[in-house]
Amino acid sequence: MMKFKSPPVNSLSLDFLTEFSISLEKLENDRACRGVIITSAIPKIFSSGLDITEMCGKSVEHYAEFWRAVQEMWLRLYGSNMVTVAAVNGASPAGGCLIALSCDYRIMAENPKFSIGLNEAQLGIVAPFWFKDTFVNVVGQRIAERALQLGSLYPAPEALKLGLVDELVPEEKLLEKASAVMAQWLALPDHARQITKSMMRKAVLDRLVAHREEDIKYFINFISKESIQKSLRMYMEMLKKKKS
Ligand SMILES: CCCCCCCCCCCC/C=C/CC(=O)SCCNC(=O)CCNC(=O)[C@H](O)C(C)(C)COP(=O)(O)OP(=O)(O)OC[C@H]1O[C@@H](n2cnc3c(N)ncnc32)[C@H](O)[C@@H]1OP(=O)(O)O
Repeated sequence: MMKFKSPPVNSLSLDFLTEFSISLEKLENDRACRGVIITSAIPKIFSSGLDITEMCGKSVEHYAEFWRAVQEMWLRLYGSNMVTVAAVNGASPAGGCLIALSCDYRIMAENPKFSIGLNEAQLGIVAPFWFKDTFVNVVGQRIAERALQLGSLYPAPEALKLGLVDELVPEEKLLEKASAVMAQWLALPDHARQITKSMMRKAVLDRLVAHREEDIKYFINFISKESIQKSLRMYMEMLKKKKS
């Protein structure tokens, strides 16, 4: 089990992403480990997505390093040979949703206050093609098209209806259920499951691997635009104001 614990909201900073990727690599190389449940140790929050402060007012070199770390995390998680189960125990916007989408199975606490989705458009930014591909592979083209354009965040019951998560359970049963699902998936021979998983995901993974440097350039070019920086600053201010 991997429990995110980066207060206050498990935002995916460069350090967080680096540590996450290293942990995944270690587990991947551990023959005794066949599966991982991903959840959060922070009440009400699974992950608030990419750390916006990493994308605001930093150098081009920093943006490149940060984006490479985001790519690395996704390549490791989406391409993992292990069984991956997301036990989503709180809000899961944008990059948080990407992590859940990259797992093999998603169980969410049935609290309608918890929402999940790729809300990038609401921030005035664009979900990269591999976020989009991962989303389409889970919910299909039509739902993804609408959800991505509107940057929709769905409360848990709606997320279930759309197939964005596979099931809802009472919060106190979340980990028990995740363990039961893990046991069910691990009952199959690894090699057959792994080859099948790779067959289903390979095209999407290969697309980023083939265009990784180009994707970093796109990111830097996009995020460095003054209009985008302004949108992000306004969004951060809005988050802070919401509190007071
Ligand atoms: C030609 C084609 C070109 C295409 C090119 C494309 C190139 C790529 C483009 C770029 C893509 C970038 C992709 C980004 C994906 C992301 O993940 S962006 C992040 C999106 N995240 C969010 O929108 C979530 C925002 N946060 C919230 O909604 C809430 O904080 C919460 C629901 C998670 C929790 O709410 P609550 O418990 O009420 O806590 P808060 O008081 O709101 O927050 C506490 C504290 O944390 C700060 N914070 C929250 N989220 C983030 C974050 N993501 N990053 C950094 N900081 C965050 C918040 O400001 C508070 O700070 P203070 O205590 O006020 O200091």
